[in-house]
Amino acid sequence: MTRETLSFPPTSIPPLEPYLPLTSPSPSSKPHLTLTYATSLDASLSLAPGVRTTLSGPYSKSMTHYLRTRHNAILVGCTTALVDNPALNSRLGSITSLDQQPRPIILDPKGRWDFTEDSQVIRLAAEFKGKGPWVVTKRGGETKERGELLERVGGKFLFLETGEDGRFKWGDVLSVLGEQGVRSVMVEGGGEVINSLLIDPENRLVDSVIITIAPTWLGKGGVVVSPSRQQGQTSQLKLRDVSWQPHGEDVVLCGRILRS
Ligand SMILES: NC(=O)c1ccc[n+]([C@@H]2O[C@H](COP(=O)([O-])OP(=O)(O)OC[C@H]3O[C@@H](n4cnc5c(N)ncnc54)[C@H](O)[C@@H]3O)[C@@H](O)[C@H]2O)c1
Ligand SMILES: Nc1nc(=O)c(N)c(NC[C@H](O)[C@H](O)[C@H](O)COP(=O)(O)O)[nH]1
Repeated sequence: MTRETLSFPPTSIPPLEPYLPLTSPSPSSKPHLTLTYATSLDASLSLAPGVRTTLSGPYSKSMTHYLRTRHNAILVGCTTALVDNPALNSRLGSITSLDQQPRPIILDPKGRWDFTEDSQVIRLAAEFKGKGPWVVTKRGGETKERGELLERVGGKFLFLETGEDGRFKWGDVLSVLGEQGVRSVMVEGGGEVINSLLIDPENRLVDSVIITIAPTWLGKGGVVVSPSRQQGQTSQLKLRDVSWQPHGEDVVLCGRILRS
């Protein structure tokens, strides 16, 4: 499958700049986390679980590929890796070196992502068109064969313990990425990843939100972004410093989560 080369006009960059990671962050701070995804008018990421659904138009898609050049890493859940077979690289035409590519990070505590040499993100890393993925898993989620395949393309397994809910604490995820030198990460989805991030009790991990809103309803049965409420929670999860930016037929909402 040939992948188009994209461009993102410099005139579009200024409105996004306040929401992007600092180009020279202090080494002690946690990695900057940008939550970014495309949603329908009825808060869906895709038509149904496992159904890759195009929502972004050409302009906002180019924006996403620009965002990928502004972050050290791009993180998705293993179901997204499984069903979308994503490239998780940037195809912005202005890229001249592998250093400008984000590191793909896949959260996969049980080792469900059965990647092979034919997986797109692996193949692109082998062709030096993307970086080798880091798969965050629980001890036992890895296999020798897959570990060797990752190493061949410059990737690796990272190991974390899960809580009783079988999930990683987001603070631990960011700590292990920080230890690897990651200073900024864009979390792209899917639904479980985003919802688990948004219910983080202190909401102190998400530094900025950049959401593409497409002019379409996907209808019932979609993968919905709607974080669970904590027991007795009455407060809303709100954004501040909000800006709305048209990109073609889509609108891009930028903001920061209002700290509780
Ligand atoms: N529109 C968009 O921007 C966008 C972005 C990404 C994915 N998608 C779509 O979303 C769908 C996939 O979403 P989904 O919700 O089914 O799956 P997902 O991609 O969120 O992956 C879920 C899996 O990730 C792991 N995971 C998630 N949070 C974790 C945590 N805190 N700790 C440890 N592991 C964790 C678990 O193994 C979980 O089963 C696909 O259809 C995909 O096309 C859309
Ligand atoms: N911004 C955005 N708009 C969309 O319309 C859409 N479907 C996704 N989905 C995000 C998810 O991570 C996809 O799997 C990758 O965006 C696949 O794209 P790549 O192959 O990585 O370029 N993201």
